[in-house]
Parts: sequence; C-alpha cells; structure tokens
Amino acid sequence: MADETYGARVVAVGADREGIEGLARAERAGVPTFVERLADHPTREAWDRALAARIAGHRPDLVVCAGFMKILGAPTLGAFPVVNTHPALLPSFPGAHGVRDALAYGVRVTGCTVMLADAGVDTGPIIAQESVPVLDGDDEESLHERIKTVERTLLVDTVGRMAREGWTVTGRIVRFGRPGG
Ligand SMILES: Nc1nc2c(c(=O)[nH]1)N[C@@H](CN(C=O)c1ccc(C(=O)N[C@@H](CCC(=O)O)C(=O)O)cc1)CN2
Ligand SMILES: NCC(=O)N[C@@H]1O[C@H](COP(=O)([O-])[O-])[C@@H](O)[C@H]1O
Repeated sequence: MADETYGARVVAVGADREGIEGLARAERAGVPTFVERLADHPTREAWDRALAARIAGHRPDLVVCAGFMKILGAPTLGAFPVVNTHPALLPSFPGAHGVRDALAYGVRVTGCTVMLADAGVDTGPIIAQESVPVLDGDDEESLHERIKTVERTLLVDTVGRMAREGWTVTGRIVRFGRPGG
C-alpha cells in the first residue's frame, strides 16, 4: 500500500535491458514498466531520443536512476530533472565502478551520494551523502552490500523530501524548499 504522506508515487519503472529485478517488482506491484535497449537503435543518439520519449509517455515529475548503467543524453536531461544514486562519496570515485575504485585506493571511509544528473559522469550537484566504513577483509561485494543498505534509505528519504518540499539549485548547491520559500 502506497504511503500517502510520502509525497510521491512511482508512475513507471524503466531499464535498458530485460531481466532486471526492479522490472519484476514493478510488474508484481502493478506499476507500468518499459525496456529501451541500446542494441535496438542504429546510434546512441537514436537510443537517447527513444528513451526520452518512453519516459515522457509516463509524464514523470522526476526521474530517479538507481543502478541505471547508461549515461543519459540531452533528450532526457533536457526534459526532466534526473536524480542519480552513486555508491561512493562524490566527487571521489565517479563512474561505473565506484566501489571497486574506492576499495583499490585503500580508503577507510566511503559512502553513497544522491545527486542531480548533468551532462557529465557523476558531476551533477550533490543533494545528499552518507558515509560507510570500509572494514578489514572487505571485498567489492561485501562493501557494496553495506553501501546499498545505507544508499536505499538515503535515496528514498531524499526523493521524498524533494517531492514534498521541492528543491532549488544555486550554482552547485542544492537546497530543499521551493523558490522564494
Ligand atoms: N548524464 C548522466 N547520466 C547518468 C549519470 C550521470 O551522472 N549523468 N549517472 C549514471 C549512473 N552512473 C554512476 O552513478 C554511471 C553509470 C554508467 C556509467 C558508464 O560508464 N556507462 C557506459 C556503459 C556501461 C555499460 O553499459 O555497462 C555508457 O553509458 O556508455 C557511468 C556512470 C546514470 N546516468
Ligand atoms: N555508477 C552507477 C552505479 O554504480 N550505481 C549503483 O548500482 C547499484 C545498483 O544496486 P542494485 O543492482 O542492487 O539495485 C547501486 O549501488 C547504485 O548506486
């Protein structure tokens, strides 16, 4: 049962490939789903346009990326605010392998970041972060699972505040609240 006080509901779940657990969970919950595969398009730009059109069909107020492992192009970024969650404390360790890179560097503390996506790779304004310790004996899987436990709560809490309170961006600084509020 959706929480009416949360301030938002999921209108659709999309992916760039089949067989994603998030798609199955959405289908079980009766939430519309879609898959837009890069391989089905002649160019990356064509995929970008097709993805933006699929998203637009569900008329979201906010797009949330969680484990979406493709860099979004201008058609999507220009049409919707996009939130992304990353398993490292940006600007450290951006990219597709943040956990592996942090572990290899030897950091003792890492974490997760919720940010607004921009045209760069994990370079957008940061909304929220939370630290996670690296423990002796950690490998990429154990550390990533510890991060995910924190990250899932941070993402849900952050998106809920954005939906209920709104947000503003001044330079690189994101604040909750509505313009002039
Ligand atoms: N325009 C943006 N799009 C996305 C961002 C972003 O910051 N700006 N964040 C990513 C998520 N992400 C890290 O948090 C991330 C995902 C994937 C990659 C990457 O190198 N992807 C390659 C293909 C990888 C693959 O198919 O296995 C690519 O897109 O060519 C880097 C960072 C979500 N989108
Ligand atoms: N750079 C993007 C990136 O690394 N995204 C990460 O993929 C994981 C997906 O977990 P899941 O498959 O359990 O949902 C999450 O930790 C997310 O931050």
